Amino acid sequence: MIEVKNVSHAFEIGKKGNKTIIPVIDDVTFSVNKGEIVTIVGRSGSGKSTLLNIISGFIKANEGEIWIDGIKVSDFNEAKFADFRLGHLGFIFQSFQLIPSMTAYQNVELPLVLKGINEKERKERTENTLKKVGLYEYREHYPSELSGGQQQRVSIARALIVNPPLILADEPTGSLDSETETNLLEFIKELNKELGITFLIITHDETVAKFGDRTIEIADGKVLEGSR
Ligand SMILES: Nc1ncnc2c1ncn2[C@@H]1O[C@H](COP(=O)(O)OP(=O)(O)OP(=O)(O)O)[C@@H](O)[C@H]1O
Repeated sequence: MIEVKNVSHAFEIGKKGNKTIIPVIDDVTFSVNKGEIVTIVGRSGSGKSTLLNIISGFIKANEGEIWIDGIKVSDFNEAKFADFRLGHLGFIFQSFQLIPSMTAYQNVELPLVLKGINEKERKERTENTLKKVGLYEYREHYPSELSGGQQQRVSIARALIVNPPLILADEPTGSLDSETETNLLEFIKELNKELGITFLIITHDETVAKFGDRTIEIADGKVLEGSR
């Protein structure tokens, strides 16, 4: 499902004449199979978010290749990657990243609006997806009128609505209490089993790391031997 091949990346900071190069990802190679739940762990600053941003095309790596679902995406330009994301990738973030001025319904519907899908189909799919995450009754609520766990479910619904084969998550339970975290992890497992969605999840949390099928450990931008 995902193949990361010899990916390296360094950020350049500072102005002309006084530039500093910060190497962040160093020759990383690993793969994630279809239907797996894989977690990425590592200390703060080890390069986890950068790696996820490279896989999802928000950062173009200096070196290496990324393949998703048999497609070499590392050659895509920005527009092509944006289009690819709308059809193939769902995202879940620690801070939910919902639009505060939109209701739960509108937040979930948004990817379909961006894809140019007609209103009748949008309504049917948005309502079904809200039902799937158990939030149909809350569809007219704004994010500020929902609990953390409910907001995370809205963000999962927004990720699910394009039927992505792969969901990428950056600390998805980081803002949730332990009971809500357990419920969310069970829900992720259900989606994985029932819909066959592959998950790649960054986490600091041992419970989340243990819940995955496999863990990839990153230290100083490298994958630790034996964790592939
Ligand atoms: N846009 C950027 N420009 C310059 N340096 C950056 C940029 N983004 C990240 N870095 C640096 O890259 C390193 C890795 O950051 P990254 O966010 O990938 O780590 P992380 O493992 O996800 O950390 P955390 O667990 O704290 O979120 C850090 O030293 C960070 O300062």
